[in-house]
Amino acid sequence: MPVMQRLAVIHTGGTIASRPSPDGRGLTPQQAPSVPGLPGVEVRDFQPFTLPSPQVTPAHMLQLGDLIARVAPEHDGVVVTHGTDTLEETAFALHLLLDTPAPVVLTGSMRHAEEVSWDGPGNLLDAAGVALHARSAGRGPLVVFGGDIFDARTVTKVHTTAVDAFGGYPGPIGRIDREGDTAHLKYFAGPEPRVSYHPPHLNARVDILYAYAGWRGEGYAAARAGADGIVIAALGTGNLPAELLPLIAATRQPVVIATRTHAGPVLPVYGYAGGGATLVDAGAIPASFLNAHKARILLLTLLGCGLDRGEIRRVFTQMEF
Ligand SMILES: NC(=O)C[C@H](N)C(=O)O
Repeated sequence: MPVMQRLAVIHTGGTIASRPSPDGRGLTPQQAPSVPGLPGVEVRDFQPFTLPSPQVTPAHMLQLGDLIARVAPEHDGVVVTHGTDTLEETAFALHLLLDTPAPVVLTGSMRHAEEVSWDGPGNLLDAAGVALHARSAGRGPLVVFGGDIFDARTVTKVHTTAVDAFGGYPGPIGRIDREGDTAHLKYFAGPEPRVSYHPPHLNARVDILYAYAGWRGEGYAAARAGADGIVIAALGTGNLPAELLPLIAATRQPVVIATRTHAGPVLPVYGYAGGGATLVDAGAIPASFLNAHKARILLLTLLGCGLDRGEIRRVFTQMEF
């Protein structure tokens, strides 16, 4: 008798679980999708919550991480279905939280089950194929969409409606394609050593501010007064208007500088007032390659672990994530 592989499928909602609501008021998550037939695979379903992903919070991410850590040892792979809007935040939170050897793969859909272009079954099948593949182990949680396999640190939603909704610099780390019943899976590089974190909570308040031409720091005072940390989606390599420099210098909480540009690192290059080098001299922490909302997830995690500003700076600058 061939040995059955065991797959856990954790449903959390999103368009992949949505249909038009009976009151005609638009799509709502209603029913978890079933995984298309997988010969030789025993599927166990879990449904910790059913939410549109704009309603998913860091507390849900922690809950999901705990559930995966519990079920992963009894399975060969784990698939998580999730709404696409905040999928990358959950994927990155799980990347930070989990050290399970079983592959964990997130997916979703852009079209719902009653549309002719329903992309749920294909994405689920691909995600299952990736999660059950030996070469997927040790890579941290992955995102599979449209056959592309993405690293949780770099994947981002790049289109509001297209079926190929995910991308992100420098692009997919692998690809799954089907030829009849055979899946072809290819990774373009090997796994790397990983660091994981075990925060007791993700309850800190971290605000994100978005920089623009002519910003004089509107909104900054409120963030400084109420937040445990601030992330700024800054300009280019991490620069800001000059007015922000004294505000950042006077802030005792960690201030992380990400970029609103869609690719590339934050680097302290410029020495004019508000240039990245002056912000770092004033105590700001460059976010490396993380976008602002992922930098926020990392900051929440590190604050939850009780790290101080110096330790937080080290994690971001040494890329211990
Ligand atoms: N395609 C989707 O899943 C979008 C949906 N608004 C969600 O994130 O829940």
